[in-house]
Amino acid sequence: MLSQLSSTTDKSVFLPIKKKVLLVEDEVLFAKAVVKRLQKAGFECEHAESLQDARLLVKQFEPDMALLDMRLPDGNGLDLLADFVAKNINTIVMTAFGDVTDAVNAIKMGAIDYLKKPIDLEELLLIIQKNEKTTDLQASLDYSRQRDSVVNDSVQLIGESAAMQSVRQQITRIAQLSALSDAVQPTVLITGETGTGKDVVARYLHASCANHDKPFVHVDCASLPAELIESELFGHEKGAFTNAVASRPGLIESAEDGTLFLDEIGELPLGLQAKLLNVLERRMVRRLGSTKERPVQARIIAATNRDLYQMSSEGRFRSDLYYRLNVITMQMPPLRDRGQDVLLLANYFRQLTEKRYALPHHEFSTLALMAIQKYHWPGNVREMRHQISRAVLMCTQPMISEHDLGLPQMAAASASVSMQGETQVTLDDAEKAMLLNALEQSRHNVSKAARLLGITRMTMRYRMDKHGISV
Ligand SMILES: Nc1ncnc2c1ncn2[C@@H]1O[C@H](COP(=O)(O)OP(=O)(O)OP(=O)(O)O)[C@@H](O)[C@H]1O
Repeated sequence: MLSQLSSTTDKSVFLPIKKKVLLVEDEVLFAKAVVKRLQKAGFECEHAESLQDARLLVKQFEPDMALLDMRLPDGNGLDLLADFVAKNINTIVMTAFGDVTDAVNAIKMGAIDYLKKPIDLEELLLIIQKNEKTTDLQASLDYSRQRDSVVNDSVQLIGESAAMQSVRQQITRIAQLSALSDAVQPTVLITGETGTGKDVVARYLHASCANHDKPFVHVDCASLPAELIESELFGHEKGAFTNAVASRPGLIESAEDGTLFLDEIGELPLGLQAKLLNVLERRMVRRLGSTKERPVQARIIAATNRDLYQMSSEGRFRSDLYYRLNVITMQMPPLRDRGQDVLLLANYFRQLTEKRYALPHHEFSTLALMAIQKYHWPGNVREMRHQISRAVLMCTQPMISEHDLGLPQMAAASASVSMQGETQVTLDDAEKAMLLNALEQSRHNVSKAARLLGITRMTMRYRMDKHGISV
């Protein structure tokens, strides 16, 4: 059975785009050298000799960054700075040697850095590249906020095994609670091996709850760089640190009264664990550099593939945070322990790939189905998704064989069966066993059993007749 709910699964890719730098400098020879060096390093660069030229160029060129000289023929560079900051152009000012006042004023107004003349071209390039990295990361974080907070796709939670039914029941109960009361929702901890579907369950839970139209903010604690994680989570006020040119809410605040999903929580540095615990206990958050506290209304879901209990006994995870997170726990079982769910999932991913690439319908051969059931799936559902998609894309026949699947141990097993010359007997027995098994699972409903095996009802009937099975 498919369970489908509205949420976000889109995973677009960021392509590197040439950054545009506007240089505002009246010393023409120096400007030429800077432009040449930046272009060589892969930037798009334009040069303006005066404030007036710069104002015109900003509109046409739309730079990401600016290098701004302070002393220009028609005025002071500071006159342009406010304009640049308002347009989100990251600006580095260039001041005359010893002119500290200009530099201080520029930083107060929102310049991200300053350089004293005479300027070394390589130092200039280093500063620009450092800034470029921060901007890219910021853009990707902004994108991630936007992506996660827009509910535009569907989450499917496939599986009928007892374990998956229990997960679904827990989700239904939490959703009921969320509809009953406005009180703070209990924290949910989702554990399980990598690829078992923790992210899917978090999104499914959000989509099931009364606040499903509110933001879903996904924070990957493992991929946020250490130097940014605190300000990303808690937000900051303007001037809280060197690059804090404007006030910014953190991810906790961005979740509003939706869901904050703290993925890979086991990777959160110990210092931040204490701060997060404080947020969970007091349900208040304070931006860096601020004295004001803001209430946290979001439901908090955390996920990990680590053993947090073990980590806390070794002092690598705060035990108080562990107990605080562990109010409701959902344990995602490994795929190899989910019985017939492997067949449901394999058919789901087959159909998904066929649909996505407008391919004709395929079926799995009996040996392929056996291979899917027998394989250990160390990478769990994620591995299955990739293997099945690859097999569907590469298979030019309507029948996907066990070889098309390319599962390591099955290739060896099927080869050994052929070597023994007993293929027919083994296959017949196996096929009959699978048919009986599927019929039992579906309480003798032929259509359901056919769906479980990923074959049509007609093929199911044909095979049942062949084996003399009747219901
Ligand atoms: N029950 C399921 N139904 C449908 N698709 C699933 C299911 N479980 C997992 N998937 C798919 O498998 C892939 C991996 O799932 P997901 O990212 O949720 O795993 P995870 O446990 O969060 O992994 P990790 O620990 O590496 O973050 C995704 O493409 C997801 O869509």
